[in-house]
Formats: sequence, structure tokens, C-alpha cells
Amino acid sequence: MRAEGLAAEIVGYARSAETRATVRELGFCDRVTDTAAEAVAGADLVVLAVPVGAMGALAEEIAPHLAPGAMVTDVGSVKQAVIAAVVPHIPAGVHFIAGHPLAGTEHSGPRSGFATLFRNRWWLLTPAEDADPVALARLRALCEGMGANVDVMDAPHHDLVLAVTSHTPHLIAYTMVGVADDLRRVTDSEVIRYSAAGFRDFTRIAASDPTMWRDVFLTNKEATLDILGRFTEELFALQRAIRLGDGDHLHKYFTRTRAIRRGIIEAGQDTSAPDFGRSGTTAAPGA
Ligand SMILES: NC(=O)c1ccc[n+]([C@@H]2O[C@H](COP(=O)([O-])OP(=O)(O)OC[C@H]3O[C@@H](n4cnc5c(N)ncnc54)[C@H](O)[C@@H]3O)[C@@H](O)[C@H]2O)c1
Ligand SMILES: O=C(O)C(=O)C[C@]1(C(=O)O)C=C[C@@H](O)C=C1
Repeated sequence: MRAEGLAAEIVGYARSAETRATVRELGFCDRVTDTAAEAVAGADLVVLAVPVGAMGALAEEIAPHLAPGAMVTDVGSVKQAVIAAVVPHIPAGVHFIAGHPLAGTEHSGPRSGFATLFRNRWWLLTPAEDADPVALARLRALCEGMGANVDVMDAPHHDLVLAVTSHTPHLIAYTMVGVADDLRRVTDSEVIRYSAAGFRDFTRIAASDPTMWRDVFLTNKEATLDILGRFTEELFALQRAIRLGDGDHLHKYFTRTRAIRRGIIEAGQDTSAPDFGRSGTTAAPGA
């Protein structure tokens, strides 16, 4: 927002004094306050950026201090649970529109942000049916101002789509790295030493913040369990093909999945290239 001149004043708050000191040092906020109440006082936009399970309590804390006509949004990875937790605290005359930028890394904290994080990435908004169209248009313009592509959808659909494209893949990565760690004890660190690119990609994802991901699975329970059930069925089918020596099944399957990957690249959604728009900024650690 600051790089694009989208806000007159940016005020930050984080619960730990250490994080607040880091933000002051980095200088991307005009002011950093010691309470959430001070941060939201007089603000016309409030962005909640805490783990999904902490959104409700934070909304309750700031509610009495929100200015009439203000807009509140969030960046949580799950939408139905955030809406259910936050909406009851939003005072009349304040607009709440939930959102989710599909952009991030395995790193957390203020040092991990960078100005081009949202460029060419999707930012999904899940407004209530009776959301104020002017507030929605303003939020859309803000996200687009940071270079994001905005799409609007309902929250249950968001949670199902993200269970497929983000949540279940993270769970699989966590599991694979856990299995390798168990094996490490057998193979005496060879798993780590000789880890090939595929496994390294899993370890990057599995290094993501444990609190954030605990909350994602606790709050997007049904959709994740649904997708995990389907995943397990496919896995058993592949396991059977390997056992039976059914090369045709394996080849057809891998041909289908390769086409999906190529579709992602053609649609310009591939972010695994060495530099995907981060150059020219202070890069995140490991970016
Ligand atoms: N990291 C990603 O890839 C990514 C991408 C899109 C959306 N998100 C979502 O954005 C939100 C923030 O994630 P992030 O990656 O910026 O995390 P982060 O760790 O960088 O920031 C989260 C902040 O919340 C604070 N916090 C934690 N528990 C709290 C509590 N109980 N009460 C008050 N504050 C608390 C932390 O101290 C930290 O300052 C999450 O809801 C996450 O699901 C993350
Ligand atoms: O690249 C990564 O590190 C991510 O996992 C980012 C990622 C994703 O799954 O794409 C993770 C969680 C989000 O809510 C949005 C983005």
C-alpha cells in the first residue's frame, strides 16, 4: 500500500513488543501503536492479519474503537470461520468484507513481507450478499492497486477451492516430511543429505507457520476432510496399479496431471520461477 501510495497514513499494531520494534525499525508503517484500540481509532480501513483462530477475539477487542463508516477486512486463509467469528462484533455502520490474498511464503513476521507480494496474484473477496457495493468497490480497487487480480465468490465455495489448491497440499507436504524424518532415523541422515528437488519443495511448504496451519485445519475441517478422502482413494488406486504392474494406469494418470501443470503455466499462474516479480524489492528471507 505504501509503495503504491494507496493510503495517507498506515498505522500498525502487533501484540508482541518485539514485533512492534521490528516494524518500527523496518519503517513501513507511519506509526506503530502499543494497543489495537489506538491503531484502529479514526482509521477508514482496518486489515486483520492474525491466525484464523485469533480473528474473533481481535474483532471483539477493536469493535468499540472503530470509526463509523470504517471498513474492516481480513487476510485469513479460511473464510466461513472468520466471517462467523468476526461479524457478530462488527458495529452497525461499519462494513466488513472478508478477503484472502493467494500470496505468501513459508516465512512469517514483518521481515518476510515485500512490496511486490501481491503483484499478479489472486485476491479473493467473499462479501455477504447484502454487502455495501461502494465498500466492495473500494476494497477491490485497493487490492488491484497493489497489483492483485480480484475475484468475488461466496465463502463456502472459497473454502472448498482452497481445500483443494492449498490446504490439503500443505497437509500432504507436512506428512511427507514427517515420514522422511521417521526414515531418517533408519537411514542415518541420508534422506536430508540426498534430498532431491521434489522433496525439497515439500520441505519448504512444511516449514510454514505451525499456528497458522493448525488454525486452517481446525477451521476448514469439512472441506479438508472431503478432499483428503478423495485423495486417499486416488492414492490407493495408484498403490494398486504399482502392485499389479499396471503401467497404463500410471502413465495415463501422470499424463493427465502433467496437462494440469502446463495449464497453470499457460494461465500465467506459475510462481515457481526463480524471480516472479520480486526483483527490485527487499526480498523476503529465502525468497
Ligand atoms: N503466510 C501465508 O502464506 C499466507 C497467505 C495468505 C493468507 N495468510 C493468512 O494471513 C494471516 C496472517 O498470516 P501471516 O503469514 O501474515 O502470519 P504472521 O505470523 O506473519 O503474522 C501473524 C501475526 O499474528 C499475531 N498473532 C498470533 N496469534 C495471535 C493471537 N492469538 N492474538 C493476536 N495476535 C496474534 C502474531 O504475533 C503475528 O504478529 C493468517 O490468517 C493466514 O492464514 C497467510
Ligand atoms: O507459497 C507458499 O508458501 C504458500 O503456500 C502460499 C499459500 C498457498 O497455499 O499458495 C499459503 C496459504 C495461503 O492462504 C495463500 C498462499
